[in-house]
Amino acid sequence: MVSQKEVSAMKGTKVLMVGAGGIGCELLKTLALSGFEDIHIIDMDTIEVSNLNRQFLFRKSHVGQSKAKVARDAVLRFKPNISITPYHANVKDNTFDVDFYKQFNVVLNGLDNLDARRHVNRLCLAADVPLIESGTTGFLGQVTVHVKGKTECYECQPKTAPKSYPVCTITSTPSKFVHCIVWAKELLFAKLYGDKNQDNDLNVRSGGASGSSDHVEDVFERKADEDIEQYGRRIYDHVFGYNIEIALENKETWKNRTRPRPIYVRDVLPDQLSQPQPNGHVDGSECAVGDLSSVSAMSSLSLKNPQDIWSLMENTKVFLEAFKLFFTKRQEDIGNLVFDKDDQLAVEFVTAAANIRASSFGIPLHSLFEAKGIAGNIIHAVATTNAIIAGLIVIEAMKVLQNDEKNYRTTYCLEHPTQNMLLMPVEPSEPNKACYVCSESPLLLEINTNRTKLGDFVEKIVKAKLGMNLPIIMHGSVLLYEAGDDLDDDMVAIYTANLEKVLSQFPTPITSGSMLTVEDMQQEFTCKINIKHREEFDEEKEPDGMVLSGWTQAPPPKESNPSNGENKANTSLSEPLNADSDDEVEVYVPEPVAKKRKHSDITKETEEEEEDELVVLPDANLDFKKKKLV
Ligand SMILES: Nc1ncnc2c1ncn2[C@@H]1O[C@H](COP(=O)(O)OP(=O)(O)OP(=O)(O)O)[C@@H](O)[C@H]1O
Ligand SMILES: [Zn+2]
Repeated sequence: MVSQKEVSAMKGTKVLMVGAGGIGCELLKTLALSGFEDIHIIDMDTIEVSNLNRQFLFRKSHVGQSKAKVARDAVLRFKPNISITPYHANVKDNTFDVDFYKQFNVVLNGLDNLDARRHVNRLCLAADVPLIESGTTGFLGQVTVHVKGKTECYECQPKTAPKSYPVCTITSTPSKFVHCIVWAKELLFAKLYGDKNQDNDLNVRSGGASGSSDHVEDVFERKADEDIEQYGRRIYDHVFGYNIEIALENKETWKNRTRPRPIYVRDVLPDQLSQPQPNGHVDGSECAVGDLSSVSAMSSLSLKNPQDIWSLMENTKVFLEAFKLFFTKRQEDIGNLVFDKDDQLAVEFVTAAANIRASSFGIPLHSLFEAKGIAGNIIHAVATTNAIIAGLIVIEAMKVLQNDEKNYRTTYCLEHPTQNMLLMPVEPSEPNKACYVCSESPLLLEINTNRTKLGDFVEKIVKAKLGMNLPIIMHGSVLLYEAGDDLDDDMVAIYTANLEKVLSQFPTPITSGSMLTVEDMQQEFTCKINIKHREEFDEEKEPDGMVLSGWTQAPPPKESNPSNGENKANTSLSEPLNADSDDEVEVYVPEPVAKKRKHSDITKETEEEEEDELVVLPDANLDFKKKKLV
């Protein structure tokens, strides 16, 4: 029951919702039915078929239309007298500046990525508007309240790094199917269809070119006299045959491991089968432009069930057919492709390549459905969790609107009841005094100032780590760099030249003890970075060649104090989720915040392997964190 006080809190209130996906659809419906009358929604996406199973405001006929607009229309049909303003746009667009945020009483996030969440967090801090964050993954979910100066901000706790694997496991010694998937999508797929100039750990030398010649032939390049079929078979033989033979030469590696088996096309496909057998779509003539599902090796080969585990022969056929289709029907994409789990042909190729590699290494093969899940870091979504989380967001929004500070709660939705509770409310933490975002605490950057260019600092730290869009970089009162569309040509030339300069070679050198000020005008966010020169970095563990720190964890939060009055002080989650929902029956868990709570009786499943750094499952900022309650 909504009390009179709550009704008046909602009247005249202006709410901004960001994200109209799995959580967003539920949230918009709940807001409207709870009595909110002025709701603005930002979502940059259009509706996909895969959204329909849980984003219940959308129907098949809406596929391709703006999520924000269709969600608005759907809700207005059952709640016609309220105002819903949709924006089909990226929340990072310049139009959504601090003044835009200032018109709202509260902002509610139903997003699926760290980047957008950080951006909204900063704008809410700058505009001094409360933010309610949310996330779900399968049965797990959480809602957190961020009120400037009162509770921690979204960035008060460092986020854990995405799951990564050592390069050598991926390139040479896979032992699990996921290693084969990472190899297939990060190395092989990226090499064949992505940016040719990227660093790649695939062996690109062919047998003939491995001599002393300075010129290294890249076997992944198509030869002038080669047709697509020959090209595909040559790549197959190179990566599954020749490269494995080369790897086997290193006897040390295989002393305590099962030796992989080189696989060549001729061993798998009898001659008459080595040509694909077209069927239906193979000439691509009826493919709709831009429809990623219309070009499919599976349909060419009459493979229907994505749950089937293909034989080595079938995987080989899918590999060669998908390869051919990319080069005949998707030429315009080649050179720019990044693996996308919604790209049918990409999933088929990666599944087949991972399975052939798995076969070589004696690892069990998987179906396309399973491979897609692993490649896309997919955890199946539970629509009910989204509904519960949306309800909790509205409950917290009402408290925030009434300034009911002492009752703000971070609430976790659990997978198994603990002490008979599936919803676990705990008091929010206070702002972290070491937070570089809300407390403006300086960061420390260890960097080789005699080797690193300003441009590397901008890309790897300012943009990638600090999530700034339009940075300005100052050293004392000297302006070193500024991004923006409104700069005159002279300034652009100076800044471009500066990006190429090594830090210690600026007229006022940047070296140990220097402090840089980095500012993002759009986010109205400034941060200070103390520089410490360091000569060497571990290439495997510190691949950026720089280490950013000084952003430490906050002291343990207050004892948990569930709002239902029971004493649950000894029950809490060790790590909240900061989940991303995603796709079909899918939800992502990204970047959980590391947070320690007293008396934790939650055991976290230990990762099976201690693995240090490298090839990152990138789709990510996503991190599978399974939690088990005992
Ligand atoms: N920068 C952004 N600006 C605006 N909307 C965003 C931004 N980033 C993410 N979103 C929106 O947040 C929503 C998150 O919803 P959800 O997690 O259910 O994913 P989804 O995109 O609907 O599913 P899938 O990724 O599987 O297609 C999406 O609708 C997405 O468009
Ligand atoms: Zn903070």
